[in-house]
Amino acid sequence: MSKVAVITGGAQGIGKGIAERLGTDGFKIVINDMNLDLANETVDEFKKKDIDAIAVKGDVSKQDDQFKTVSDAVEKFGSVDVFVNNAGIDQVEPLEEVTPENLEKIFNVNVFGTLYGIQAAAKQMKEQEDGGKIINACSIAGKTAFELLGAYSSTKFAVNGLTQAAAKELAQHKIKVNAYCPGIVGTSMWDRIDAKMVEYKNMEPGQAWEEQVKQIPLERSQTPEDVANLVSYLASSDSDYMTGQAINIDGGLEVH
Ligand SMILES: NC(=O)C1=CN([C@@H]2O[C@H](COP(=O)(O)OP(=O)(O)OC[C@H]3O[C@@H](n4cnc5c(N)ncnc54)[C@H](O)[C@@H]3O)[C@@H](O)[C@H]2O)C=CC1
Ligand SMILES: CC(=O)C(C)=O
Repeated sequence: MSKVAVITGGAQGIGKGIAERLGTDGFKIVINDMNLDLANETVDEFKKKDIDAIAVKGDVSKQDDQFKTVSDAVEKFGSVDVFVNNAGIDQVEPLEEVTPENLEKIFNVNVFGTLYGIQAAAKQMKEQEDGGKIINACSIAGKTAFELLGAYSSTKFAVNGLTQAAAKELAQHKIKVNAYCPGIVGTSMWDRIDAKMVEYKNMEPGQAWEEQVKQIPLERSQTPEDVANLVSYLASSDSDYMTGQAINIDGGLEVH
């Protein structure tokens, strides 16, 4: 029987790239997103490529929505073998300007959302003979903070911590928990980051993006497919002995 992968925030960007790659790898795909219309468009696109997929509307910052996404996946396809906590939001501002409301919003999605995803996936995977794999979206900003992305970076440091703790707590149930740490990926997230950063830095549109990209040793920006190549490995049996790791995939931007 085919394995089943849930990808949160899978309607576009990195999540869509991961969903398409796992679908091509043979997984049945459940795309969670707040934007149901876009998620349905993505599913229609996948169906033309013979990927068996469904869309589920859900806000990852709501614990009940995360549990419902898992129960919908089980009802449709019978299991959840891989759960990718991909959904995340950005905020660009100096730390001195971060309001309590903004801080609450970004932690609710990026940190609480990831924890609720871990909880929902773990409950289901503990009932499965072979456990499963939980894969979280961290970032190179979760290892070295970026200026003007301070609140965002701190959420990704927290995702790294959740990944390590969940790996230790869930190993006994054959559940592996790892994270991917992309660099500078060309998605709508970076369109928004660039638009705000150039305002703060008094630069031309596109310049914040270009300044980051020119620092990448492999001399090109990253695509969702680059990230999906790593996630495909983390979702496969080839990574069965790996847990608790947050792995950079960034063209060499951060070398530790
Ligand atoms: N783009 C980049 O350069 C990098 C992105 N990342 C991380 O990768 C992940 C995906 O990023 P992108 O594809 O660039 O973002 P994106 O903004 O292009 O796409 C995010 C998707 O998540 C959905 N979403 C947002 N909030 C949601 C919520 N509360 N519940 C359900 N769905 C929600 C959106 O509707 C959208 O479809 C994020 O966690 C991000 O922090 C990490 C490193 C670099
Ligand atoms: C958005 C993000 O995480 C980076 C590193 O660009």
